[in-house]
Amino acid sequence: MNKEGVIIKSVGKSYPQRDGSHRRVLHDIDLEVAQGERVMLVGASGCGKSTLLRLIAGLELPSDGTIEVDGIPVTGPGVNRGVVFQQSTLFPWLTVWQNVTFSRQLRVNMNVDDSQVAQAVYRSNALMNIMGMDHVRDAYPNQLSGGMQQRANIARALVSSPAVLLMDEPFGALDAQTRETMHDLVLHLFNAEMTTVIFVTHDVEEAVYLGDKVVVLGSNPGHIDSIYDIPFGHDRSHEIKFTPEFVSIRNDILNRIRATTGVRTNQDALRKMTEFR
Ligand SMILES: Nc1ncnc2c1ncn2[C@@H]1O[C@H](COP(=O)(O)OP(=O)(O)OP(=O)(O)O)[C@@H](O)[C@H]1O
Repeated sequence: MNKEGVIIKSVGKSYPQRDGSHRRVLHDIDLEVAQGERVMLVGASGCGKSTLLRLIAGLELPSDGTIEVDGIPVTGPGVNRGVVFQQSTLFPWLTVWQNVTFSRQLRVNMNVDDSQVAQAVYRSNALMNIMGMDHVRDAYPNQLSGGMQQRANIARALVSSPAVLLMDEPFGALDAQTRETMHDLVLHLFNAEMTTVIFVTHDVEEAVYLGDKVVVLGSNPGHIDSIYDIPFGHDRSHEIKFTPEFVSIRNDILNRIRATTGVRTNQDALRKMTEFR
């Protein structure tokens, strides 16, 4: 039987450099994400978080190792993976409703079946409703706030019931207040849908608040440094952020990230620089 969830085995990624050499960006990544689990990827800037997410999305292929989603090897993008980026990817010439139903519409067009059409419409309506988007259904993306655009991106990614939702700093460009609203909204949504989520963020508080697990990636090349289990269950509210347990896990993770980035000073370069001060 196919194992459900995402299985990443011995994955590495190298990019060619101008001088013909290859630079290793990810090395020997082993990670299993169970069905319904929410895994947050954190780590220093440039450690390879987005690269790993792109590999799972199938937007790029690994140089080594394999990735499977529900037992199916990832060989390119596919409908079993929904992706949400920091920048909105809505089509500006389509309304919110048309954007949300777009990918579903493509599939429905391929195998026309009345019950599928009805199901797609029902699911899209339910998603729009749960995400508080009924009133912007006929609006165009440029008429929406950043938070509302991200709601539409998330709804669009979820409408085809992907096996896993991949999110790359989806709230990174939003103000703090909107981000908090989005946190509660996605928690509600993930609970309702039992969504499997892999989520890249710089914000450790966001990672601890939304995740079941927080994976810290180390750098040069990117590798799994440590994994933290988050013991708060799925029914969370902002008050937990003030509990000693939350603060302690957040600080442990922040310290761990700092430890992976220890600033290595080139003493020679420093001396030369200060000579000409
Ligand atoms: N297409 C590419 N070609 C060459 N190098 C790349 C390519 N994509 C990413 N890299 C390099 O791989 C490394 C990891 O990049 P990546 O964007 O995955 O890191 P990140 O942890 O997501 O960074 P940030 O937190 O700043 O977004 C970086 O050094 C980046 O320059």
